[in-house]
Parts: sequence; structure tokens; C-alpha cells
Amino acid sequence: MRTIDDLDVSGKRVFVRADLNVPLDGDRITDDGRIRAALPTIEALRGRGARVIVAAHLGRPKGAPDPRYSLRPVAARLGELLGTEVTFAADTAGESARAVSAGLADGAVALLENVRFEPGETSKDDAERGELADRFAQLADLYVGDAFGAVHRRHASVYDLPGRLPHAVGGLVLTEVEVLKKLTTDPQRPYAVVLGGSKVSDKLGVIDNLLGTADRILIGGGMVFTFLKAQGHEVGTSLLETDQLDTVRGYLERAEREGVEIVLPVDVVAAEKFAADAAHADVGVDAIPADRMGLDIGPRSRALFAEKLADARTVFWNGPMGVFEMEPYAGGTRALAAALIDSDAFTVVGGGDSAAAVRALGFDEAAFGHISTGGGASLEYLEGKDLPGIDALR
Ligand SMILES: Nc1ncnc2c1ncn2[C@@H]1O[C@H](COP(=O)(O)OP(=O)(O)O)[C@@H](O)[C@H]1O
Ligand SMILES: O=C(OP(=O)(O)O)[C@H](O)COP(=O)(O)O
Repeated sequence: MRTIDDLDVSGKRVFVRADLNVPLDGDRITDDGRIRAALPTIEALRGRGARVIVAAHLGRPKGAPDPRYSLRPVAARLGELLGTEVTFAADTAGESARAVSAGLADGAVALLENVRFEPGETSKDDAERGELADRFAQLADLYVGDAFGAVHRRHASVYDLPGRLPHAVGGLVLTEVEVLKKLTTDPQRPYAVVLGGSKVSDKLGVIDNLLGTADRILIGGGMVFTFLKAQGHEVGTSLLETDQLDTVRGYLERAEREGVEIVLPVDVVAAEKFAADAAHADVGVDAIPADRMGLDIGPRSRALFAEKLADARTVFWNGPMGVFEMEPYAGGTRALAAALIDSDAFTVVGGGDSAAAVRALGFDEAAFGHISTGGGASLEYLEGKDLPGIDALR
């Protein structure tokens, strides 16, 4: 793969696909870790006289402009961190984007509006994605793929566009892959993987492959309830993927056959509704009330998880254990982060929200082996899957 050092970028318009999918509270960025992670590549290109056009997604809008998912606040923060103005294009690949691209000076930086405002970005139809990629290609002379957190997505700006322009891989993707490689080539054992978060249907599938490599799989966060239900427990109004129940039953059976330990919580914090001020209580997993939702793993589960991680030599963690953004449901995530730090294992934390949680809860990032910007992307890499956003750069 060519790196940015192999490209002659001076005076050229360089399309940089970055992952700037940061958590927001209204239009306030609550954690700018992914913007910071994108800086080195952008700075290196600027420093060599490139005209840098950054493109990214934010959240999951439905293929049309939606002000809640505008990247405008991200442009402002990117400008502050770079110490230069970042021109914001009010559309993704339309008139505004073309005008911004044409007016960019050497060393200047622009950010396009959310690529997912275009239906072609995430389309399953090759022609529809191709049409958008053609429009992106008109904006630039060169392409740099640096959106590690999105390399598992076969999307127009990640997968189709690099085929249309001379391209290179960005430094963030290279660094991430280098660290994750250590987990795939003979990890020190016991090797534990901790899965949580809310992208349940996205991430359940990884368990299939992890059953072949990990010694222990600990399940927390919104993942828990599909497992508990599969075991016959009632889960009230908790996050549940009903159509995945058979799959999960299959994982539980296979784990038992193959001697892989799947560790599930024994208690959860069950709340009346999805709110910080809701009535809530710790309950055993066999006693979740019908009108309550599990928003965190409970104290007994935190102790159990810490015990299961104490002797691990390698740990990969993706997905918060609970709704850490609300203090009453942050205890599980806090306890898990502390358990990782206490263990002697090589620890990798992956995912936009998981990394943000570690920082928001006051942990020292240096206490972990590596904090990755990608959750789903890291998991798919660990599974040994082909990653469209990396394959397209070869
Ligand atoms: N029990 C739960 N119910 C609903 N949402 C949850 C639960 N536990 C965690 N979450 C949510 O999961 C989100 C993060 O999930 P995800 O995007 O999969 O993680 P990451 O970004 O680290 O890959 C957080 O916003 C958190 O509030
Ligand atoms: O936040 C992201 O992934 P993650 O939550 O798995 O870390 C990436 O920006 C990808 O976003 P997507 O899962 O909506 O494609």
C-alpha cells in the first residue's frame, strides 16, 4: 500500500476520508478524541502544500440532510485544533462542495457536510454508490483513506472512491492495524474479549469467529439481554434483538462444546425508563421486572467480570457496559476499565464510545495498551475479515 509519503501532494486537492463520528450533546462535542486522532494526517498533508478536503460521517442519518447530524460543529473544533480556519461545505458533493474545492488555497483545509446525507454513501447498490463516488472524484486529485473506524463499511467514500483516484493509506489506519496485528498473531493467553454497547446486531456476528480465538468472552451493555432472553430469562423493556435469539443460542451451545467461556452478568441495574433521574435498582438477571430496562451491569457482575479478567494476559474491550453517559448507569463501565488497568494483560480498548467513556470517567489513557478509534472495525479486523476500506487501498 502506498502511504501519504509516496504521494506528490503539493498544490493538489487531496480528499481525506476520516472518522470524525464524535459523540454530541445537542451541538456540543462531548469527546473530541476522533478529531484529534485525525490531525496528524491532515497536518502532514497541509505542511506539504496540499489542499485538504476532509470527508466524514456523523451518526446514522437516513440518506438525507438532517440538522441533528450536521458536521458543522466538528468543522469548528477541527479548526481550533489545527489552529486554522476550516471551510465548511454546506453540502456533501453538490454545488457548495464544488465551490469550496475550487476555492481552496495550498495548505488550506475544508470539511464536507456529512457523507451520509447522500443516499449513495451507504447504498447496497453498486451503481448508486458509484454515482456518488464519481461526484466525490470530481472534487479532488488524490485520495487518502484514514477513517479507521469506518474501514469495515462498504460505503462510497470508503470503498468506491479510492478506485477512482490515485490513493494512499493514512497514518492512523497504519498505526491501528499495527497494534491490532499483535492480537491476531499468537496473543498471550488467557485472551479475553469484552463486548458491550448498543450496536447489538452489528456486533453479535463477531462472536462466531471469536469463539475460535478467544478463551473467554464477557458480555455486557445492550448485548446482554439477547443472551439472557436466549437462556430463558425475561428482560423487561431492555434492548433486545428478537431475530437473533436462535443465533445466540447457537453461540452458547458452540462455546460449551469448544470450551470457550461466555461470561454473562448475574445482575443488572434496571430502570423505569431511559433517563438519569428514573427510578432504578439492582436486580438479579432472573428478576428483571416486565416494565423495567437494564441500563448497566450490576455490582455482583462487576466483581465477577473483574475476577474473570484478573489472570488474563490479553484483553480486547469494545462497547460500554452500560449507559455510562448517565451517572447512575456508569458504574459497570467504570469498574470494567479499572479491572483492565489492574490486570497485567496487554489491553486494547476500541470504539468511539468506549474510548470516550474511558476519558469521560477520568481514566488515564496511558494506563491502557492501546485505545483504538474503531469498535466494529477492530472487531472485524480481529475476526480476520477483509475490510473494504483497506482492501480498496491496496
Ligand atoms: N444496557 C444498555 N442499553 C442501552 N444502551 C446501552 C446499554 N449499555 C450501553 N449502551 C450504550 O451503548 C453505546 C455505545 O455502543 P457502541 O456504539 O456499540 O460502542 P462503541 O462506540 O464503543 O463501539 C453508548 O452510547 C451506551 O450508552
Ligand atoms: O462509531 C463508529 O463505530 P464504533 O461505534 O463501532 O466505534 C464508526 O464511526 C462507524 O460508524 P457506523 O457503525 O455507524 O458505521
